Amino acid sequence: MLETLTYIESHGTDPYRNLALEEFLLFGCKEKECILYLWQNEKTVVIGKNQNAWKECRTEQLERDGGHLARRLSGGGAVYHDLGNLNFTFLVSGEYYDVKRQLSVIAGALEHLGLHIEASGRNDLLIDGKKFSGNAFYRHGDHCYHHGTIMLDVDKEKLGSYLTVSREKLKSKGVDSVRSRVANLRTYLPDLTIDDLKYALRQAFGEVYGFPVQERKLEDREKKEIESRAEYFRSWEWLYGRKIPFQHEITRKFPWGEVTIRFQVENGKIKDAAVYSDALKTGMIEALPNYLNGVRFSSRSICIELGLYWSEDPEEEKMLKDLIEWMKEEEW
Ligand SMILES: Nc1ncnc2c1ncn2[C@@H]1O[C@H](COP(=O)(O)OC(=O)CCCC[C@@H]2CCSS2)[C@@H](O)[C@H]1O
Repeated sequence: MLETLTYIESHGTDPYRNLALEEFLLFGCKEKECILYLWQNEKTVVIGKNQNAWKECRTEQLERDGGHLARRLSGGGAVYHDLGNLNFTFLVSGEYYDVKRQLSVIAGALEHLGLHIEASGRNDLLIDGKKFSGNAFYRHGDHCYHHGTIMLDVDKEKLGSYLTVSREKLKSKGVDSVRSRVANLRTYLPDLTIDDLKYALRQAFGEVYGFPVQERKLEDREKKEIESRAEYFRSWEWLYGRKIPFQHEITRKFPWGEVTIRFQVENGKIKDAAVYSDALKTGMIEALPNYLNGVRFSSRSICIELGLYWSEDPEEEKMLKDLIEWMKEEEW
């Protein structure tokens, strides 16, 4: 029998810290304890553990707008969070892990608020046939979690724009997201607030499991530990540098000829760049792969790298300038 029900909220909106807190709770969860953790992220795209960041998210645009890219431990697809979205996580040992029961907390809370929802065949929760919650799962030894989103009042335009990437020429291993029609709960209950939702979830948690819920607050010592883990979630290596090899091809016509570059990317860096061109001047084109190999796969990094080179030949110097301008227009 479970003995403890713990409720904890995050009071910050930094996605990396919130993911670190989630991991901290996972490993600290006792054998007969079930934790309900509620949290919100400011403007963030959260991709699954095995996803390709460039394929799933317009990372450049997101970062330019002051948003964040985050990668979680669980699998599945890419979702968008802002302060109109509430995340829940159930953390529990394998013995008491029960997705149906966990979902009945969400359904019960929303039922109390006057909303009827249903589970889809996949990992989504639907209202009126539209998705308002995406769920994902993680297990490490006997430590398990089940987490999901709840869209209350998410900016759907931004959601669509950050998650819509046209990369026909990006061939990648890794998991693809499954696009759905989404809905905000506020469409159905215009006065609903995040606080209402939190309250209802906490109540339903106690009701479904059948005993009182204890609220937990973090100690300063714990916050320090979480902060150091947050650095890992924030790191380039975790976000971009994971071993998901892929190939990306781009082409552009210039007055002096057409250029195609095929990048082979591994661990987030260009492992091999093949450059094809019908330009008459071939020197710089032939040298390009050497310039690019080993550089981080980011159009901005390539700009910086190309900016280091020059040519005595004015025509080649012009070609280099054009290539740099091209990279400035690319967004990856
Ligand atoms: N916030 C949010 N909530 C629900 N659905 C969303 C959201 N953002 C985008 N989407 C839709 O889901 C698909 C991707 O669906 P797909 O099924 O591919 O992925 C998921 O659902 C993953 C859920 C992860 C939940 C974690 C909980 C805490 S941290 S993130 C996307 O293309 C949109 O159509």
